[in-house]
Parts: sequence; structure tokens; C-alpha cells
Amino acid sequence: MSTQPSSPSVVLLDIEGTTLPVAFVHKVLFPYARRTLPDLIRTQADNPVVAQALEETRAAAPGRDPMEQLTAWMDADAKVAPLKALQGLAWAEGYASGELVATLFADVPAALRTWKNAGLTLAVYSSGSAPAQRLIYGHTTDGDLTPLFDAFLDLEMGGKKENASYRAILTHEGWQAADVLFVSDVVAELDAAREAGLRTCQMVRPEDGTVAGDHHPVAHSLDDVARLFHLPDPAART
Ligand SMILES: CSCCC(=O)C(=O)COP(=O)(O)O
Ligand SMILES: [Mg+2]
Repeated sequence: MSTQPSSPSVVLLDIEGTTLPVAFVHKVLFPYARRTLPDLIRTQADNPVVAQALEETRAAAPGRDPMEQLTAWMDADAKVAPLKALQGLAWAEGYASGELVATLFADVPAALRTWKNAGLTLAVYSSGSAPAQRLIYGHTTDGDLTPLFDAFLDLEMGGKKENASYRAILTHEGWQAADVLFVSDVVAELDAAREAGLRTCQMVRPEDGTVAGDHHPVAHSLDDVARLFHLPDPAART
């Protein structure tokens, strides 16, 4: 007799392509950072985050002008910590001025609230820095959603396509692999998470043109995730 695995108690969420449209990241956030970074580096040279990011950038490309290297990374959409730290700082100004407001996929706020109310642990794992993640969820068209999350995890845990990063997350948070469901649009990230023993679900958002793989359960919304993994139904909220 086969036994039904219990539903996950931790939902670990990617951001871009999972809870937030790719277009918002690439057409709003990235251009904002590209426009404002040169000034930010000049005017905030004393900020320890800037100083450390520039030091790491110089170490990665000795002899090259750091702004040139940062631009090359932006061109390549490189998921590297110094760029992500600086982008986070740039976006902070945009959110503070009201120029940036995050529009999450429409199904996301209700699902997060439903699952949090039901006692699930919710966490983010994104290449965007943890401060940048807090900014996004702190400035959504649905208000501040940061209290719904228990953890904001970034490249300090390692790259998202490395299974060691998911093992590091389990150790860092004290979670059991089988209790954790990782949801992402990127198959290579899901493969790495599965290698570390996590449960996985690919988010395939029609708006983003995500291509579905064939070896992870596929969802088109967090409501689908709820159905697939027997989580509380966001549509049944009272
Ligand atoms: C705080 S998320 C901003 C998006 C970002 O910088 C990025 O690189 C997207 O990474 P993800 O891991 O969420 O796909
Ligand atoms: Mg993604």
C-alpha cells in the first residue's frame, strides 16, 4: 500500500517568474538600477554596503573600472552578490520616493495570507539581495507583505542552481528537507533543490512565457500549488 506524503510545512518561494512578473524585474527594476547606479556609487562611497560591493567587484575584475564591470554583469543578468547588493540600494530610493511599487501576480497575496494564517512557514529564496526582497514585499500594490515571511534568503546561501545552497538553507533554518516545498520557474534551480531532498514545483506563468519542463509538478498559480500539494485553498479564505 502506498502512503500519501504529508503536505509541506514550509513553502520556499522564488520571486522573479514565480510571485512577480519577469517583465516587472526586467522592464522596471533593472532599468531603474542601471540608470541610478553610477550616481549612487559616487554619492554613497562612504556607505559600507557600497564600499564592500565595489571591493568585491574590483576583486572579480582586477584593473577594470568597477562601473564597467557592473554594467557587464547587468548586460549578462549575472546573479552576483556585489551587483545584487548595489541594485538593492538603488531600488531602496525608488521605493522610498514612490516611483517603484511592486505588482505581484494577482494570486499571490491571498495565497500567502491563507498559508500564513494556517501556520505554514513562508520564506523567500532569490538572487536579489535580502534587503531587496524585503523592499519588494514591503511595497506591493497590496501593501506591506513582509510580516507574512519567516525568512529572506539570498546568494549568501549560494547560487540557486547549486544543490549545496539548498543544504545550506536547511541547516541555516533548521528545516527537514522533506517538509520544504521549493517553487520556482527555473528547472535548473528545481533540479538542485530536489538533489538536496526538497520537494519541488515549477511555476509556469503564461504571462512570462515560461517553458514547462517534464520532471517537476507544474503550477500556473499559487492556487494550483495549493491543489497539487494539499495546502490550504486560498480561494476558501473567510
Ligand atoms: C529581490 S528580487 C529582484 C530580482 C533580481 O534581482 C533577480 O536577480 C531575480 O532573481 P530570482 O532569483 O528571484 O529569479
Ligand atoms: Mg525565477
